[in-house]
Amino acid sequence: AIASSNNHQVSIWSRNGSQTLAQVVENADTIVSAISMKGVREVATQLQSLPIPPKAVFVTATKGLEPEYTSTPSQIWQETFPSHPVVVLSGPNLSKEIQLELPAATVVASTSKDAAEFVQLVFSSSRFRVYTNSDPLGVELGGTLKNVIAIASGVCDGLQLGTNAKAALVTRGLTEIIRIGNLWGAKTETFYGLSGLGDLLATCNSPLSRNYQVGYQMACGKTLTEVLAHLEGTAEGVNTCQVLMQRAKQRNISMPITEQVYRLLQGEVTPRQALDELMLRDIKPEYSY
Ligand SMILES: NC(=O)C1=CN([C@@H]2O[C@H](COP(=O)(O)OP(=O)(O)OC[C@H]3O[C@@H](n4cnc5c(N)ncnc54)[C@H](OP(=O)(O)O)[C@@H]3O)[C@@H](O)[C@H]2O)C=CC1
Ligand SMILES: O=C(CO)COP(=O)(O)O
Repeated sequence: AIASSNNHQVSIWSRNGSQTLAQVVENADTIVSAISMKGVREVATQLQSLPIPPKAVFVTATKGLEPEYTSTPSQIWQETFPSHPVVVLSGPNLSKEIQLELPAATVVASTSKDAAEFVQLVFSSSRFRVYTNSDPLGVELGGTLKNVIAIASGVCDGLQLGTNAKAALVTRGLTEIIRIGNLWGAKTETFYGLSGLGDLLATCNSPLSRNYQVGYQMACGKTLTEVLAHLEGTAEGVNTCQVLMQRAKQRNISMPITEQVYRLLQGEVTPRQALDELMLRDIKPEYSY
């Protein structure tokens, strides 16, 4: 809607829609992917066989990680289209609020400054403030990894643990995100920006977040299967948590909150047991990264 009101001609494709993928990308200068993680590689591969305008910029809004290779969505797009610029769009952007035209800000990040500035113009409006950034990996990981902490925050609220507990959880969650994000190659300061801390705050504090809902409802006694059966849309954090644990183990990185979310999702611990495990860890200095 924002791109349309900025006088861009917008065509939308979905696998159940009437237009073909070839039709919508035929003359596109910008190709935006907002599909859930499980469909990214499949759609990128489908697009690879189509004639894409040589100057088209790819924009990815997906917040997830590929299970097998731990690739991020932008890495998949860049690998599939090496000669095209790829821009990551991510921030505290709960879609229901954007639809209501409530004010929001986001980040468009790319190694190509021109591409990021171009996409900034496409999506800027008086209700949607768009910042550019040159660390696409950091922006993408901020949006993706916070989903795991949002599940934990939902648990925290579902168990009615209070504001102090929530503040501790979100802050220590950010420490975990920075610890693994740095090792991945992302910059620390990116995680303190809108796409990191900003999105973490939005998602960890809103019942509109699907990831938060997963944790909240599990803390209220539902099983993961029961929650997912009634959830509108995708809670990417469920898959991301598994991929993240795998990567943290391979690299020997301590991610205690992520580990407890993982064990909870696997049915190995109850929300209360996960809390006890976190509180009874060895005491230590605040900074150890
Ligand atoms: N960048 C940002 O600021 C934000 C990003 N997100 C992220 O955007 C992504 C989508 O979120 P959301 O729209 O809420 O999720 P939904 O689950 O509601 O929608 C997912 C969409 O992806 C499509 N899709 C999935 N697999 C395939 C496939 N194999 N081929 C074609 N299409 C496919 C679905 O199509 P169909 O309808 O046919 O099933 C559906 O339209 C998530 O990764 C989410 O984390 C969310 C909010 C903000
Ligand atoms: O990423 C989001 C808001 O920025 C959306 O969060 P959920 O995917 O948890 O609904």
